[in-house]
Amino acid sequence: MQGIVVIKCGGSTMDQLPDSFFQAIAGLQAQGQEIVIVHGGGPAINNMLDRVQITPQFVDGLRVTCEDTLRVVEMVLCGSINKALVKRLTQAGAKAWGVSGIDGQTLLATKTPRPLGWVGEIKKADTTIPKAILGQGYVPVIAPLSVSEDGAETFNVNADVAAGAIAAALSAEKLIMVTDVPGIMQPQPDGTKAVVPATSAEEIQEMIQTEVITGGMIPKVQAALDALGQGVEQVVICRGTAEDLLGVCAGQAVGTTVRMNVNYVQRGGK
Ligand SMILES: Nc1ncnc2c1ncn2[C@@H]1O[C@H](COP(=O)(O)OP(=O)(O)O)[C@@H](O)[C@H]1O
Ligand SMILES: CC(=O)N[C@@H](CCC(=O)OP(=O)(O)O)C(=O)O
Repeated sequence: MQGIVVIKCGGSTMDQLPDSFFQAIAGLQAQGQEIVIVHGGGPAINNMLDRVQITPQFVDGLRVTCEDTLRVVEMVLCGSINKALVKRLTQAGAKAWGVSGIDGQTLLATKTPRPLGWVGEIKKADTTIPKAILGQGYVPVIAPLSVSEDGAETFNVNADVAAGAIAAALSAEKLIMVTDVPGIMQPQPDGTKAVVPATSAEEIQEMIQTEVITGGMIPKVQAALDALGQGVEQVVICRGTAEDLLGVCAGQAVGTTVRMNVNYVQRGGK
């Protein structure tokens, strides 16, 4: 593989990520693969909000972010989670460098007009810092906080949206969205649920309308489609295991591959 691989680590699976997952990243890095990590941390934010007696509130998978919530989000994502990931990567033998979207205005945003409080809409992902970190031989580990153009305001951004914007700005070859489910799940006639191996924008719209896709999966699929629309070659939603990660990197059919349309065949026939 030649191009950059962006891995989005979801908060849903953060505590379950095995050492072998981080060792796989270290192995890829040792082979010269450029990797960028963007992380979430929704459940850890909820835990901390609970401790300070703020009730979490979400609209379409996005956190309604009052000023006190924003402080907690920044503390948990830039502080605890970002550093915990850097430490796990370091322990696994990778070189990792943690930053947030505020640093170097990597994620430049404006306040959303939606009634969500201090949530940002990304206007520009600046790749200067991620590229500089990659250039030094480190894995950039990016927390999804964003900043206003004048540098005065901080905004909360969904981590899937942040990962999609960064992958697009880096013209990444792959965006791998690691989560707590093996892909997009769909009910089957026998009442069980099965992973959808590949899906398109049209099918995704239908699955949102019929409430097959709900909650945190909504920003994930929307970010996946946005990234594809902006030139990212492949987006896969899969589990946080070494097996899935290495499988996707090797071009195997793992999890759900998101496509712009059903007839769209990605380069290399993947
Ligand atoms: N069709 C679907 N297939 C799989 N998961 C879905 C679907 N619709 C909603 N979800 C939910 O999306 C969750 C993953 O999103 P989220 O909790 O935001 O994870 P992360 O923290 O990894 O971004 C799953 O655990 C599941 O509860
Ligand atoms: C605006 C918004 O929703 N921000 C998210 C940022 C973290 C995130 O997205 O974490 P996951 O990847 O674990 O979902 C939040 O506050 O939870």
